[in-house]
Amino acid sequence: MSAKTLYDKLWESHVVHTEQDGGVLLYIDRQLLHEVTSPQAFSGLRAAGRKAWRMDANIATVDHNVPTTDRAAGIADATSRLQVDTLDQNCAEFGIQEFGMHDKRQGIVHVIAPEQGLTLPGMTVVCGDSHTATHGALGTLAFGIGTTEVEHVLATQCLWARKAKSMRIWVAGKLGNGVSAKDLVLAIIGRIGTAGGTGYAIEFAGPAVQALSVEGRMTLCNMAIEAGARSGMVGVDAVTIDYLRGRPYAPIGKVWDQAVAVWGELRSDPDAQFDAEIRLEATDVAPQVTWGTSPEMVVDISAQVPDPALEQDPVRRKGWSDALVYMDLNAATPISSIPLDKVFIGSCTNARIEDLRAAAAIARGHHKAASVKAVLVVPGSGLVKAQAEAEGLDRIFRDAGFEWREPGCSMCLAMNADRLEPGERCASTSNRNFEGRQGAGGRTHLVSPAMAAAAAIAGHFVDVRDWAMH
Ligand SMILES: CC(C)[C@H](C(=O)O)[C@@H](O)C(=O)O
Ligand code: SF4
Repeated sequence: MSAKTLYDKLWESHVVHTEQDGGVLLYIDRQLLHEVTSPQAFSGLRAAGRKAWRMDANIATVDHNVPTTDRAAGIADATSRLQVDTLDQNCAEFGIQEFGMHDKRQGIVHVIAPEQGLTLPGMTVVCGDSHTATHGALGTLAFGIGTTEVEHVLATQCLWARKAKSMRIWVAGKLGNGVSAKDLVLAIIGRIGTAGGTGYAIEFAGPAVQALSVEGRMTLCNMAIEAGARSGMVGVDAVTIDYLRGRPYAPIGKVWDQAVAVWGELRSDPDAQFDAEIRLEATDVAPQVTWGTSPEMVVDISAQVPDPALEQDPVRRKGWSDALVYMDLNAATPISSIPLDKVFIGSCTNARIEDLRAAAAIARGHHKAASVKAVLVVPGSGLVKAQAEAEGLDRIFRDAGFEWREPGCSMCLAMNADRLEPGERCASTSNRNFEGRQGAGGRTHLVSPAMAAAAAIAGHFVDVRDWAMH
């Protein structure tokens, strides 16, 4: 038997039917739904007189449009309210379980599914959302789909798909103190570019990846899409199993034991061949800060804003110059001198408990700079929020002048009331720094939670590895 990659194993175990042209009907074990990309899917089912084929394989929550302040007051914005109400009604009508706005298990869809044990190794996981790649951290094949496909999965629990090529990103060594999974994935994207993973399913592997917690692995896989790949994944090991034990929807008793035995096989065989291999040294990775309008426009904290004149490729040179204009930055400006107006600590990339702990460890005993207008801390779920409060992290943030909010996507993409005003500059732990992403005219710098907290306190970017001196 030939050696297989993790991707091969996950793919092959879900093939229902193969067409002559190579198109494959894949079985989908779990579909996650949120309010933005599901309304037309439900309307389509209704119009065709169809039901959801396997109700308990689907789970829904509201995240993009929910307010992060006073929820008892309801949703002020009419469009947001309609989207949230529509999901509630659709779930009630089609018999799908939903963690609604007032449920303590509500949160960002990619945070709550792993947290609940709804994402389990060996599954195929889909959602009408590009950051579905996150779930690959648990040894799943997870990818984002469009609304028509959401309807197809609701109706049949299957999906037409084509197998991608395989890429392994091997990270040797160990990340330094103060350097996180976020810095690693930004450094990877800086190296391979936002199209570097296009057409591939990426497996992250090597000692530095194995040393990460499951939450860190989720941060890595979350941003596989920003490297152009629809899925990212990490093989199952003892860390994965420990993370899942005792989660509400994880199996128990004898079934758990059987599952663990099967899950243990979910990693690439030692001699498996990949279509592309990339290798990085973890010790070379420094805290990262993006300076432009694409996640690949990223440098080390000790660097300067790059000079487009030094870029040979004319298309890239133009992209860099345009980005500098939008970001209102000059070439050769030291990254550490860039002042911030706002800071956002949240999103499906970095709003889990370990992210909040990392931010709190920096903020403890300090206060935000007077020049920073607002620092939003938005936990990824109601349970992350409760855990953070049990550990007193909310106190640390409030004492530092940070705002402690209710869970949701929030200022990651400004679909709710949390947004940047035109021209405002933000240090953000989210995953996209596109023009207008956090509000029209807003300027986004992507960083890790520790780097965001440090920037909030200093008023400009600082190297968290020097933080002990503060
Ligand atoms: C709203 C949704 C379709 C979108 C996505 O697919 O990623 C959003 O979550 C984002 O991060 O831009
Ligand atoms: S937190 Fe941001 S990236 Fe994640 S699902 Fe929400 S909007 Fe998309």
